[in-house]
Amino acid sequence: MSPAPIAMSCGEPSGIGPELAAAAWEILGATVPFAYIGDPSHLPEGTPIAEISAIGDAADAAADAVPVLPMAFGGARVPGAPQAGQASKVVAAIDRAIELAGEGRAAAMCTLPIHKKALADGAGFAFPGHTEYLADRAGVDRVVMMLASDLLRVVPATIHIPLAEVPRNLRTDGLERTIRITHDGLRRLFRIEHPRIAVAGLNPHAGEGGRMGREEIEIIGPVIEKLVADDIDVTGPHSADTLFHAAARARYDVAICMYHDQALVPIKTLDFDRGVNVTLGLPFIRTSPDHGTALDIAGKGVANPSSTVEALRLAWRLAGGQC
Ligand SMILES: NC(=O)C1=CN([C@@H]2O[C@H](COP(=O)(O)OP(=O)(O)OC[C@H]3O[C@@H](n4cnc5c(N)ncnc54)[C@H](O)[C@@H]3O)[C@@H](O)[C@H]2O)C=CC1
Ligand SMILES: NCC(=O)COP(=O)(O)O
Repeated sequence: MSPAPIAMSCGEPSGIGPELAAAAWEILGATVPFAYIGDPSHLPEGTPIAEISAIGDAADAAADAVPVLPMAFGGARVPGAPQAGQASKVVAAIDRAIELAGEGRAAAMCTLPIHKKALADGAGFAFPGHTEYLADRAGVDRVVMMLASDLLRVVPATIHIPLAEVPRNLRTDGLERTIRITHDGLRRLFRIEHPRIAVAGLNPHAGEGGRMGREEIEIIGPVIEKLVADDIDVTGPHSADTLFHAAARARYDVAICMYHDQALVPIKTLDFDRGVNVTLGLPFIRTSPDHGTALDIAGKGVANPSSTVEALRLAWRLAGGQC
């Protein structure tokens, strides 16, 4: 039996989200059914639309049109310019997707990108991203952000914090939990029986034995030792600069990195078009394209939908579907 359809939150309407939803439907049709949660008038002109009242109707509707669970935003889409009055609706669309995925009426949620500053300014949104918001809404105190493609999987152990705050946010208990959640997610969702986990150091040359920083000795190394004693296949701390070339990537299933850009630069450089953001540790499946709102190209019809298509496909497969 096929999974239920996927709930897709519209994200920032002034960004490329509406174009991506229409283009993803063109490519996937009913093979990976999803319902767009947002204002139907924001979808590109000429997009065939089927307004539905229950997500269960999306599977049939997707054969001929983009299924939409309509939400009135009270204004037009203005490409490139977030409208403060629409910010609370953007959050409401995420909430609707959480509700549907949380109740099992949707197989998963797939979020289109939000503009974090626009949501903070327009709706007082106090979270640095979906990842933290979803954890809060689901009542989970720690989740893991994983970026995945066929070439690489990466996890930043610290997520949306200033670089200067990374060292004091790296703690043994948090790092251990991040690695355990990743291990569990790869086993349960990705069906990798014995995940091989490589852990990067924080400092140049993984600290060079303490001469270039002590986090490897005091935090990262002890966590690895503890997990190895529990029979988890974890290696490191590895020098981050030599962790991402082809031969190194062949030795692990996921790289745990110490901060956002250490993880995201390699995957976006290698596979920007097919990278998918997956949140591990939630009671439901959540994926997203790996990029942001791209306000600079919104409305121009040039946005590449590949990452969104991959995000939908991955959500579908993780939910047990085939595509
Ligand atoms: N999951 C989410 O909701 C995410 C949201 N963001 C947010 O997006 C906003 C903009 O962030 P930026 O750092 O500028 O990153 P961005 O990914 O929006 O744009 C960076 C560059 O990549 C291009 N680009 C992005 N996606 C593209 C696509 N599908 N096709 C063709 N070109 C594409 C853009 O035109 C731009 O030149 C920020 O508010 C950020 O927080 C960023 C990443 C993820
Ligand atoms: N750069 C990745 C990113 O910002 C992911 O954000 P979110 O999925 O937490 O909204």
